[in-house]
Amino acid sequence: MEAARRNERANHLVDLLVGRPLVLVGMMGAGKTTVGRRLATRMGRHFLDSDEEIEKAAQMDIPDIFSTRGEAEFRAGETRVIARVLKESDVVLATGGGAFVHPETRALVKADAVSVWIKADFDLLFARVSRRSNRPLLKTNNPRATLKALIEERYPIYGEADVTVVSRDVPHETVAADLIEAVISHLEAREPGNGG
Ligand SMILES: Nc1ncnc2c1ncn2[C@@H]1O[C@H](COP(=O)(O)OP(=O)(O)O)[C@@H](O)[C@H]1O
Ligand SMILES: O=C(O)C1=C[C@@H](OP(=O)(O)O)[C@@H](O)[C@H](O)C1
Ligand SMILES: [Mg+2]
Repeated sequence: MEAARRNERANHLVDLLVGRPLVLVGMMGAGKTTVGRRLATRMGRHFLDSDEEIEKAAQMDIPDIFSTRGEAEFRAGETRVIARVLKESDVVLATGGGAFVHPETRALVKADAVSVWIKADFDLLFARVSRRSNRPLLKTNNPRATLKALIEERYPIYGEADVTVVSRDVPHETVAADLIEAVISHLEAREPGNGG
């Protein structure tokens, strides 16, 4: 898609959102952080990543938070950070993979934002998360089995997001463009008076 048309579509999406946050959910490695940043630039919105916000608040990286404070405390921090970010309009928020699975956090997102599941299959996710060792939940004897189990548990919950976009093995730009079109279609179908 040429640049002018791309900007026009991104601006149309911004209009349809009328200030509501756009929130990305899905498994680790799906591309929430990478695609979210790009999307925010295209939309002229502020980009926030819940993991980054938690790291700033705790002054520790994610593996250290998990090892010194435990997952329960991490999840509580995640809910707090996301509640705060959702008060802002005009943001794109990339969540950590477990955020939307947490019922309280999911309820906040469902109430205040338009949510998008970036869906990717096992092979794609495993290839991506294997490149880095910054995901404490996969530090098990059998990370493949752990990732499989997490997918089984979480896919049905991610399916509660407003929109689903499949991340294929294509450049971030293409995923961002697919996402913009999918959210536009969703909003135009639900709110046809809004310029659709
Ligand atoms: N569309 C894509 N094509 C190629 N690599 C990607 C794509 N999306 C994400 N990645 C890579 O996969 C890894 C995980 O992406 P990230 O954005 O951190 O995912 P998440 O935030 O969902 O865990 C990163 O190294 C990123 O560069
Ligand atoms: O899936 C999860 O429970 C987690 C995903 C990570 O974020 P990404 O999805 O951005 O990798 C991070 O929040 C933490 O390691 C826990
Ligand atoms: Mg991320």
